[in-house]
Amino acid sequence: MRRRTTEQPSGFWSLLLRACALYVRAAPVSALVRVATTLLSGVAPIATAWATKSVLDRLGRHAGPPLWLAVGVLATVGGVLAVAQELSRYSDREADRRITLHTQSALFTGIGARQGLAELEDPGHQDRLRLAQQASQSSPQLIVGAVLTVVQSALTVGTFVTALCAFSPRIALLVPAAALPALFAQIRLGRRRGEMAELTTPLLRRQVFYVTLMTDLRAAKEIRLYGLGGFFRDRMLRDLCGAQEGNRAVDRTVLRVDGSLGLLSAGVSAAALFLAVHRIDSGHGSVGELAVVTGALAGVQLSIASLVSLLGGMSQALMLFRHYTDLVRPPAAPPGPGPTADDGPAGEAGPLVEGAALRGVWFRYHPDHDWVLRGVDLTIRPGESVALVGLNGAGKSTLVKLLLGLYRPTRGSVTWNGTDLARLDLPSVRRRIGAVFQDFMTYDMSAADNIAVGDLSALHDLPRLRDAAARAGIDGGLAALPDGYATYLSRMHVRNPGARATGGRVGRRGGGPDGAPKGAPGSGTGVLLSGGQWQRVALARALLRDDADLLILDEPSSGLDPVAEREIHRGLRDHRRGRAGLLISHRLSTVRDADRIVVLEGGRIVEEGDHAALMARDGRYAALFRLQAEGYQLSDDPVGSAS
Ligand SMILES: Nc1ncnc2c1ncn2[C@@H]1O[C@H](COP(=O)(O)OP(=O)(O)OP(=O)(O)O)[C@@H](O)[C@H]1O
Repeated sequence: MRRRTTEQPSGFWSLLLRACALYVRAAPVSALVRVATTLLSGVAPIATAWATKSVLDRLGRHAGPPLWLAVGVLATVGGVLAVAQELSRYSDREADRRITLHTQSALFTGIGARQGLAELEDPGHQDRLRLAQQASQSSPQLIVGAVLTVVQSALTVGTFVTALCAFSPRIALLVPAAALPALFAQIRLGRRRGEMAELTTPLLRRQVFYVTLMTDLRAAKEIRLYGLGGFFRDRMLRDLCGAQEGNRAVDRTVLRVDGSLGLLSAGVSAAALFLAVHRIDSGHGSVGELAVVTGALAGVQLSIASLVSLLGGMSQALMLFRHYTDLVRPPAAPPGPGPTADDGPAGEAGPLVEGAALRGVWFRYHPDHDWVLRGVDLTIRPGESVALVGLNGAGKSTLVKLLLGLYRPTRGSVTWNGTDLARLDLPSVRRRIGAVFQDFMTYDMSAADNIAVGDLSALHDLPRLRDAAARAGIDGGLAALPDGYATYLSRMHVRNPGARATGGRVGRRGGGPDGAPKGAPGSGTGVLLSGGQWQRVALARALLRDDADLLILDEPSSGLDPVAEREIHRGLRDHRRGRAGLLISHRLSTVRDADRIVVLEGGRIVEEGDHAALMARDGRYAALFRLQAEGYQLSDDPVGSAS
């Protein structure tokens, strides 16, 4: 595996402070409990050792505090520690829950604030997302746990070393000294683990992709038809083995380092014990003091061992936490021309008056890729219907994505009423646009939810949902599903019987005219729609935005039967009236009514005009139109009559 150089965790203290602040903000009571139990656990070992020494000295008839006091201290320390441990365990679990909620909310707010698509297509960004997700679940707890363990260990070691100093300064120094190499080694190992997590993330991400693929309903048809199960399983195992190989190498280093350090510690403990026994044997101490020495050895070794392993974990957690903090930070402006943050705050997009336009737009997805758009100039004015046609790969969908501000042009600008999109608040632009993408989403949710995602203000407004569905020609079909609009459009999930789903208000088997529920609820199991039915649902989603200034339809009827297609396009013409429309279609019969037809070829606009003008011009459009029309002609029909 190629080793990628990883930056040293920058801003160690700032990350540490952010993790602690996050913990306290998310779970303040748990934080208090953890601090209190840490302090108690830090001083408990010396109290136990002192009480044991006192008991032994008393029993050996040496002077010392009364026996009842020493036994009382022993019992109290034991009781307090037992309660503190339970309390600490509970508060840790509560902190886990609260921190997870807090970080998931912050993480997905950060992810949602990113307006473009380019970042999501970057594999490095995908890896960061995965690591940030991982860090958000455990890093703050690990970091705070390590900080508190430092405090606890410092208390335990400090009090023991002070106590041992009175007995023998040599032994007092010997015991903690043995732990120092372990400390440094563990910090280095933790960093290595963090680096390995970064290195293996692409492999694990691919492994998860294969796992998802092999259990995906949509992929199942091809996997079974082409017998791909073994092929994907082998690829998944190959990536898993690759990731395991890296982790195995780190684990072997840990085994070597930890084993050697364990031996070193055992040797130092034996030497300290030997010295202590020798001193007492030669009359320089009491048997009770031996209890302090053995308690100190055990206490200090234990504290340092847990400190050492936690510091290793903290060093790894800090590296991963950096990815989390990067993602929750407001995103930087995406690359590309246009104004920067210094040009002032983004403005709200107003109603479309002048039009939406591409001005001299050149675009490629990556500097290493070929140009997809080469100097495109196109304006879509209010009330105007524009159709975009061209061969596969001509750049039609790319143009739509630029209009929506999903990518920034590499050169030139995309404007709304003459203002560069980069200077506008993108969500406010998008609220004014309804769109059906060629690769629209099918959500594993209820029929009602699947339409409502087009405008969440209609989530509980059944008449609006049904109206949009009716215009997309699917209202009757959805109302007739087992649970009406509440039916899940998926077989993967069943409706939560206790929950009142959005669609729960929707009538069953067509419901009443007002959409009120009728009869007993259905089984709660979902149904699958056909491709054409899904396309209508996606169309209903776009039509739900009935106040949209611009309606973009990228192949909205490719899966529809001819009757439905005709019906839908007639409905769309009515719906579009007064607003701007951009229609992309390979079926040229559906674009012939457009006010303007734009032909895109090799990323350039090569022809523009209405159907009659383009046919008269007898260029690319006319050739494509005739070619398509020919397919519908009887052999003795004149082809030209199609125009
Ligand atoms: N996200 C992407 N990253 C890299 N290249 C892309 C991406 N999306 C599209 N392309 C490339 O851009 C070119 C134009 O694609 P686009 O989807 O815009 O074509 P189109 O005209 O809509 O084609 P079709 O008629 O097949 O839908 C293609 O060569 C395609 O490979």
